[in-house]
Amino acid sequence: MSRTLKLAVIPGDGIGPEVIAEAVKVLDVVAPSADLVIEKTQFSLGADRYLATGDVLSEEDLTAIASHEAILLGAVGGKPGDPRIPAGIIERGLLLKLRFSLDHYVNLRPTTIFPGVVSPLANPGDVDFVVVREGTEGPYVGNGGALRQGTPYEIANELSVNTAHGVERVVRYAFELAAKRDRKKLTLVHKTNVLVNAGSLWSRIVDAVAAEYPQVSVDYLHIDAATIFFVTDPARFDVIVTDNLFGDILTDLAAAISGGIGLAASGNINPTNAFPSMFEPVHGSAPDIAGQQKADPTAAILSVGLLLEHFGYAEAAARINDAVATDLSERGSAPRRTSEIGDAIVARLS
Ligand SMILES: NC(=O)c1ccc[n+]([C@@H]2O[C@H](COP(=O)([O-])OP(=O)(O)OC[C@H]3O[C@@H](n4cnc5c(N)ncnc54)[C@H](O)[C@@H]3O)[C@@H](O)[C@H]2O)c1
Ligand SMILES: CC(C)[C@H](C(=O)O)[C@@H](O)C(=O)O
Ligand SMILES: [Mg+2]
Repeated sequence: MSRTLKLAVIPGDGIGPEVIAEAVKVLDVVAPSADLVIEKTQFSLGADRYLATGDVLSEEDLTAIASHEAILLGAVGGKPGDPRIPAGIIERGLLLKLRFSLDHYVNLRPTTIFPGVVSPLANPGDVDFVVVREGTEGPYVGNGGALRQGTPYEIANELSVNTAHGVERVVRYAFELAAKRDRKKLTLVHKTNVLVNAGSLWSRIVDAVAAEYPQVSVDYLHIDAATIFFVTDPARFDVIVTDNLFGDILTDLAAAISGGIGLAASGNINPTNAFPSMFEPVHGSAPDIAGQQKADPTAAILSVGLLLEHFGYAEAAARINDAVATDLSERGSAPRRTSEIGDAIVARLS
């Protein structure tokens, strides 16, 4: 019996619609072979919609999106510094609002170097790690404010919120993931030497949960040292668990060392399935190349793979991974249009 999956699609801004068009092509080819019917609803949201209507994300939009089983998002946000768009209005009011409202407490960001992909590192080694980035807390909560703004006496605050419940659930997810992987290694990345309150909470929870997973070896790195090892020895990592902001920064670095931001996929996961999880490339709307068919849709396509994996369609996800791997290994250096890459991957799947 075929299963129907209700998917909300948010192409978004800039290169978002370009890469999502390719990701949807791939999904449409793979889904039938998994006996899966994808019922898509498109939502027009993002900076372009804000500029046209002044709306960011209404309660009705949110309710309608939440009534789906999963979300596929391209990228949202305008050109950084565009004076017509108040700073953060799209990022906070739309993207983070979705992640927070839908309780996406795991932001899953895998990194591997596909065969044939050139890393800027001379000897990257066998890179295959997953960053489990906390998705609903940390300095992202919007608990801040400014006093005496615009004066020489201004004070600007952004409070980082770390709750025992929030940290424990993401740490547990990371241990569970590490236990299933070959190397069974978990690295906590934080800044416990300076952020002593949050750092202590994270460390104590990791230590406590570690006792339940004796098969997982546990390691700790300060965030600054972690960036060194991302460049000098990324193969040492297996599962990394970290807070929202450290995870944001580390995963752009992870993308850069593994062949570029155009290849980095992610899942904003609500592991309880109480809310739909959201799959999206790690990259943004790339206003510098938008509308030119220059964007690499691979990250969006691999995000569809993560979506299928989330619903237990491991074989379909593996087919996408294999088609991407073959495409990457045969890509060569000549630039290809966004749709050409999508078509080539679709052809390998057909
Ligand atoms: N998930 C999201 O929706 C998301 C993520 C990050 C940034 N943003 C937003 O996107 C806008 C632009 O942000 P930014 O410039 O800091 O980051 P960005 O990721 O959009 O771009 C950074 C650089 O990477 C390149 N790039 C990005 N995706 C690419 C792809 N698929 N193929 C080839 N090159 C690619 C861009 O051309 C640019 O040079 C901002 O409004 C930002 O807030 C949104
Ligand atoms: C656009 C921004 C809010 C977002 C983040 O910081 O999480 C992005 O950089 C990402 O990595 O998905
Ligand atoms: Mg980011």
